[in-house]
Amino acid sequence: MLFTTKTPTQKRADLAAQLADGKLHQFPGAFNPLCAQLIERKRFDGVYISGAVIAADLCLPDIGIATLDEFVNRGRQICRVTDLPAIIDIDTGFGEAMSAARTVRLMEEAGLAGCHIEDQVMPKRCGHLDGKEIVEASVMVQRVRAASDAKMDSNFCLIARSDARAVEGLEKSIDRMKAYVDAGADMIFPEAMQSEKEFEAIRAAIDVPILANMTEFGKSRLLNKSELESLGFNMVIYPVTTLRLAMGEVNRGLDAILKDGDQNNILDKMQHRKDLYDLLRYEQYNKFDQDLFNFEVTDTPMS
Ligand SMILES: C[C@](O)(C(=O)O)[C@H](CC(=O)O)C(=O)O
Ligand SMILES: [Mg+2]
Repeated sequence: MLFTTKTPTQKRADLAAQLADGKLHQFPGAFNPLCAQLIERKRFDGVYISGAVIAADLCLPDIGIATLDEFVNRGRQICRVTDLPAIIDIDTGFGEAMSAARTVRLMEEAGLAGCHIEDQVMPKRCGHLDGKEIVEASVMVQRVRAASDAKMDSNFCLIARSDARAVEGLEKSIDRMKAYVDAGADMIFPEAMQSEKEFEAIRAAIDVPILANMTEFGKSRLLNKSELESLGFNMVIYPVTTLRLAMGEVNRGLDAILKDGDQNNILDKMQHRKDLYDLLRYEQYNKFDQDLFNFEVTDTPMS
């Protein structure tokens, strides 16, 4: 079938090259494989797979109750359809050190190019909400070391996320991030930074690539690509953006159907059938069966 053309090894090597080129790489969140395909068509650098979105998709809050299998499965489904490197959120690792190690193995097997693990306690919370609790730095160091040792591919990017800014302040959170790098983290994810100055301080203190989380309606101002690049960041994620966009439009569209009694006023808000088919590479499936794709765009409604 018309799946990815690159092996996970190639995708991880692509990610390693991106992280070494000194530029900022944009990884929008994909809420499903189809969305990942669109991200690739738009020529983004990579795909992000958000824990908050995996949970929300199952109609669950982001508090660590979606299962490891659900995460691995979503990761695998997305990696299967894109040549872009994909990185996935693994929350707190689905347990302590041993479980974190196993989670990394499973994500490598599923084709991911990297994952991020955080220093919150279980049950965790969204990093941009108040009242977070974190584990001792030594516990997180064990998680990171075990996760790093579990890597089969040295290009698999292990990202250590620290939620300590909100709990212990900037300085202590920087000490933690340094300890996580010493324990084997390949990249750092400073969660919920409150100003550009804080992003600057992190860049000055940390020698490995850094990720910026530009999630909407959170603690951080939404910085532009050029601002993040000049701050020296290597990757930016827009974790929940595509889901928020889609659900916003679904909400308005359902209201319109209730109000108008039909969809005629909302057709221009929809992805057209022809664009969906193009994204699915429908026509190319004709090489298996000449009668599969017989769709033509006409002005008259389809019967
Ligand atoms: C990045 C994040 O971990 C996610 O799961 O996408 C979330 C995003 C969000 O809830 O807006 C987080 O920042 O905790
Ligand atoms: Mg998350």
